[in-house]
Amino acid sequence: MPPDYFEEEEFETRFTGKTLRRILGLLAAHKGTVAAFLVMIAFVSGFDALFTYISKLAIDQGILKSDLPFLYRMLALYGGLTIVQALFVFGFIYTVGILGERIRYELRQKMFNHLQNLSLSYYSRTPVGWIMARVTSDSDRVADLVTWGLLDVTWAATNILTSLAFMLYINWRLALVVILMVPVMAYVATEFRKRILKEYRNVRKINSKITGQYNENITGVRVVKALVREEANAAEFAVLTGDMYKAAYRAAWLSALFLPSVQLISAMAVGFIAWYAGWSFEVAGLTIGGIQAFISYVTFMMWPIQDMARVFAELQHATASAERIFSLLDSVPEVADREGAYDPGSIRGDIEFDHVTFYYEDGVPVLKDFTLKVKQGETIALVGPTGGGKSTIVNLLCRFYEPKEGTIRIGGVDYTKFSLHAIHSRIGVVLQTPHLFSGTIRENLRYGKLDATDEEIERAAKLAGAHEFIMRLDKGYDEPVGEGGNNLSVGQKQLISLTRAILADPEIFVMDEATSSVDTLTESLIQKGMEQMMKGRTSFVIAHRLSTIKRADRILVIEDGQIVEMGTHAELLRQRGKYYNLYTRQFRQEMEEVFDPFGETQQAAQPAD
Ligand SMILES: Nc1ncnc2c1ncn2[C@@H]1O[C@H](COP(=O)(O)OP(=O)(O)OP(=O)(O)O)[C@@H](O)[C@H]1O
Repeated sequence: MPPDYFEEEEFETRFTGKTLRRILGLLAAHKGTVAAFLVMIAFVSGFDALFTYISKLAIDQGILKSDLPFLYRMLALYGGLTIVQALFVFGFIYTVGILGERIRYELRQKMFNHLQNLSLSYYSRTPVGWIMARVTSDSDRVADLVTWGLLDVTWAATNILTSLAFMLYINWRLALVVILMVPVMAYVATEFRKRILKEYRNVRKINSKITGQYNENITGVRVVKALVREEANAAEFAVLTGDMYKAAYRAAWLSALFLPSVQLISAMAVGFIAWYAGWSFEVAGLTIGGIQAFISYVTFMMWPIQDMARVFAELQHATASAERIFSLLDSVPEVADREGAYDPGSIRGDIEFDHVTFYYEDGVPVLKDFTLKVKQGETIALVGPTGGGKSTIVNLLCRFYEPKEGTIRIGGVDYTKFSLHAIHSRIGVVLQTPHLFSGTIRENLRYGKLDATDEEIERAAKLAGAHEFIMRLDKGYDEPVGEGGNNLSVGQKQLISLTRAILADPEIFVMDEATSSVDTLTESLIQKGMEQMMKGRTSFVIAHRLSTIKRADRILVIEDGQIVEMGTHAELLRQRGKYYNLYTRQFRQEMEEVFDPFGETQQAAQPAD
């Protein structure tokens, strides 16, 4: 789903002082830079007002009184200030550009570091798209607010204030009339901006739905055709594009109306000034230059007012973005080191689940009073129906989650006394569909041990049984794996992951066997690699293959978070209980052909008459 989708589904918050303070706090480390660009922008904007006043002086005292030296002095002053202003403009654009990038970088870095520390529970309840939108568009929006937004407001405020000051100086009565006009113009501009922004958000929202539908219909084109959904899909799509057209139409209509409206108000003000000035030219002595200056001030004041209105309209959305970023940064990892957590140097030893209860969601227990003792070096195979709790047992062992009740002990010590690093760095995990990162095979293998030499990597790959297939690839170890390892099969990914694990030389080994079909050659290679890994290590395998199950020291049948049967393959078959039923159904043929050529199990596997 495109990140925009989550973005646009988000709520909009009311602007709060607390969040604004926290947003401005992002600038705390850059006070000097902020002060520099604010001063520069204030000068640039002050100069604009000054230019108009210089023109007034040039007209009144230079042109009308034919004082050429004065006129030249004014022109020289104007020219000189223009150069200074150009330097300041360069300065603030450069400074703000750099500062914006810096804030964006810091926000993303903070979020990334924090995301690395968050527990799996955070990821299971937070959609990836939501997180991506925080890291991309939200950080952009907040960085823009504290740089360009702040700059626009400063520029506009200085511009309006200096213009008003000059107007008060030229003719205070007329200036007061203009002051009355400012809030009217500000109100109209803010209302327009808010509505335009809302319509454009609508357009984007519908657009992300359209992209989503395109995506689903293209990737699922076979299903669409098989179910003859073409017409129904086209009708749904037409509704969406219709909505999009209406929203875009409203946005275009409002945008078109905006500028002429503001211009009309400012023209009315100019008209009033011309009328009043014509009268006071004779009565109150307003000069021609003064009238021209007033008209310029009023006409140019339109832009800063508009700019301010835009920033204020965007402020609400930027605050909502910031709140979402802060909510991410404030989320506390559920699994974290306890005070005094230590590294025992090794986590070899017996493992014990002592009356462990666990749930992901309150009131939906997955493991209930689960007790299990595993001897150092034992191989445990976990089997059972889907959703029974096998992965949960393994997740708890790896301390990706912690028991809600009860204790898990490693070598007789409650494992929450150990640091997370001590545990994670000594457990090797091979997932069902291991994740590979874009890059070469070698880079992916090195992920298990960053300082591994090429020789070490090759030795580990040979032990894992991955070397042969890697050498068959065009570039061998330097073959790119594609995004997420797409260029490799699931079995090959498991071989890579096994090699990683062998390189890391863990003390406990955990594997979730691939369920999807793996060709016979790769399967036997995976078996070989697993054997290597299991040697002398306590191992837990969520087993889907008979060869693994038969080799395990103990098989645990897990159902509804309970161990319903436990024993060796032969013992469990003899019991003719759940395991017997599960595997006679699932593996009967395989059992007959591969593992029981003399027909003993076949007899045992025959349901009793
Ligand atoms: N992150 C999660 N959040 C909420 N519930 C979860 C989460 N992970 C698993 N569950 C639930 O916990 C129960 C046990 O799931 P678990 O993945 O441990 O079973 P499993 O035996 O490994 O299943 P499978 O063989 O399909 O992998 C299921 O009901 C599942 O829906």
